[in-house]
Formats: sequence, structure tokens, C-alpha cells
Amino acid sequence: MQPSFFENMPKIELHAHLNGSLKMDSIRELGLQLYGENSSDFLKRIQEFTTFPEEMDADKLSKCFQKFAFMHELTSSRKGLQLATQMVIRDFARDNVIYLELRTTPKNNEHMTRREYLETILKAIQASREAYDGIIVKLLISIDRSQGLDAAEEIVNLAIEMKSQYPTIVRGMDLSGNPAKGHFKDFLPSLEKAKKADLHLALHCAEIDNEDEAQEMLDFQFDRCGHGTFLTLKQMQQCKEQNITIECCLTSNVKCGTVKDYDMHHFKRLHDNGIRSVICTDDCGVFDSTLSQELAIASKVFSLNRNNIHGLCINAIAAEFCDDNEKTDLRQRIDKYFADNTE
Ligand SMILES: CNc1ncnc2c1ncn2[C@@H]1O[C@H](COP(=O)(O)O)[C@@H](O)[C@H]1O
Ligand SMILES: [Zn+2]
Repeated sequence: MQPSFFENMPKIELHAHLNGSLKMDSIRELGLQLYGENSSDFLKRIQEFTTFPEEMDADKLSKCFQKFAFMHELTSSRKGLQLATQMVIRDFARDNVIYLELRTTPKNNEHMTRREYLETILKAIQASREAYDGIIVKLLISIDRSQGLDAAEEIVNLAIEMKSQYPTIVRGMDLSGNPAKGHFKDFLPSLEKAKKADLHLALHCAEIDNEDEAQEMLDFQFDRCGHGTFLTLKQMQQCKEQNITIECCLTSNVKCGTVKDYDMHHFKRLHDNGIRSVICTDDCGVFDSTLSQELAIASKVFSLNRNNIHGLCINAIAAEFCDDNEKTDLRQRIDKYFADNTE
């Protein structure tokens, strides 16, 4: 299959962090719009944002988290956040993503409360649908495991409130941040509360090797597993039994050094064992990728044929946090693409 097959394909993105998904060109545009900023120093910082050392480094993943500070600076004002949200949605729409679940950690600073942070994004999402060709955008609200429990509790309460105000957009919660920091167990009461309030859960799990924590998470039960890199085969089987879909982010894992190379990626193991997985970008800005590229890589490295790719799209529809009418419509659009493109 040619790259254009993946570019033209209507796609579904289920794992994308807002501040990690702004592409280099859009960061440049954002700098210009916010500060008239186009200096060589600014352009150098953009380069650093997307550059990863070639060699393996045990600390590569931790270093990745330092990169987000740059984007967080650009989105620390309401205007910056609103523009960034619009640009991220536009960039996904340009890649023919027709359904996008964006996730973000609400932040408070001198310009915004966490509530205002979320309201700014929700308004930008509402405006985006008409602007960008009918793309459906949902929001998952993230808890950063490297931050304290008070923040987590405030965020869950806000998520519950925002879900009742924007029920078609706010669909779930995520647990993310540096997996070497914090303990899942501590966030359990907050996540339990989210679950009781019917928020779906897409949690980062087993991104690093921590079998006990992964087990605690699986026993708690959630809907979708971000990465799942270090799940044991038994835990993968548990995912299958519990109907948990694994969100595989190939380039993210390779660039962060948790997977040595594409052909060593656990996607193969999942696929071979019939465990439901989907391909996602994670942070397409930081990792300088697109969903089309990730699917093309998956198809090449794991020798996936058209039916396999179609199957991945169907997996994604099954795992979406949206209503059945939206799923039916998306399925029709994707089936039509595969029926019309029989190369
Ligand atoms: C690479 N693998 C990853 N593992 C875990 N968490 C990640 C991540 N990539 C991104 N994030 C989480 O998303 C934030 C950026 O988006 P938002 O500011 O929330 O929009 C990061 O600060 C981190 O908390
Ligand atoms: Zn992630």
C-alpha cells in the first residue's frame, strides 16, 4: 500500500495529548501569532523540541517529559491555549482524521484556573467542528501522576462537572505523566469516583516495567490501556477477557527508548494473539509523526494487508468513547473507503 492510501484514509485517533500534538509548523505559527516571535532562538527551541538522541539512553523517557515545558509555556495564556487547540484539531483534520479523542491535563497558573483551562479548550473544540470539515472531537481529562492527590481530586470533580455541561464532548479520563513517578494506588479513589460518574477510562499502563502496578490497574478494570508495553502475556490475555483495548504508539515508544526498534514492538504480540489493539500517535508534534505515517509503518513492519488495516479501524470504532449513532456513521465512512479503494 502506498503512503497516499493511508493519507487519504478516513482515520480515528484515540490517544493524543493536546500539548504534545502541535506540529512544528503550527508552533512557528503560534509563536508568530502570540508574540510576533520568529527569532532564531525561538526556531532553535522548536528544533530541540522534536530532536531525540539516536543512542539508547535509560533516561530517554524521563527526558521526554522535560520537552513539554516548551509547549506548556506557549499554552499558558487563554489565547495561546485556544489557538493551540484549534491548530492541533486542524492538523489532525488535514491528515484526514475524522474522529479525534484529545486528552489534556488541566493546568492552573496566573492566567487561568483549571476550570478556565478546560472551558477554553471546550469552546475551541465546539468551534472546530464547522471549521475543520466535520471532524468529531472528544475530550478526555488527564490526571498527571507526577502531581499530587489534591490536584487529582480537583481534576476528577471538574471532569464530572464538565461532563454534565458538555456531555457530548467530555467523555472520559486519562492517567498519564512520567510513569516513574507517583503510584497508581494513590489515584485509585479518584479514578473510582470517575468510573462511578460514568466517565470512560483510558489509562497509561505498563509504559515502563512495573508488573505489580500493571496488575493492580488491570484488577481495577478500565476501558483502554495506553501503551501496555511491558504487559506480560498473561496480562495481555486478561486485557482480552476484560475487553480492554491497547493503544499502541509505535514512534513514541521507539523515540522514548521503551521499545528498541519498530520490529520489536509489542503490537506484533498483541496482533498475533488476537488482543484488540489500535494504532495511535501519542504526541505527534514531539515525535514528528502523523497517524497516516504510524499506520504506514505498522503495515510495513508487521506486513499488514488491507484487511488487517481495515480491522484496526474497526477496532478503533469499537473502542471509541462516543455514542452508537456516531459509531455507525464512522463505520460507514470507513467501509466505503475500503470498498472504493481496492488497490
Ligand atoms: C511519551 N509518553 C507519555 N507517557 C505518559 N504521559 C505522557 C506521555 N506523553 C505525554 N504525556 C502527558 O501529556 C502531557 C502533555 O500534554 P498535556 O499538557 O496534558 O496537554 C505531558 O506533560 C504528560 O503529562
Ligand atoms: Zn500518552
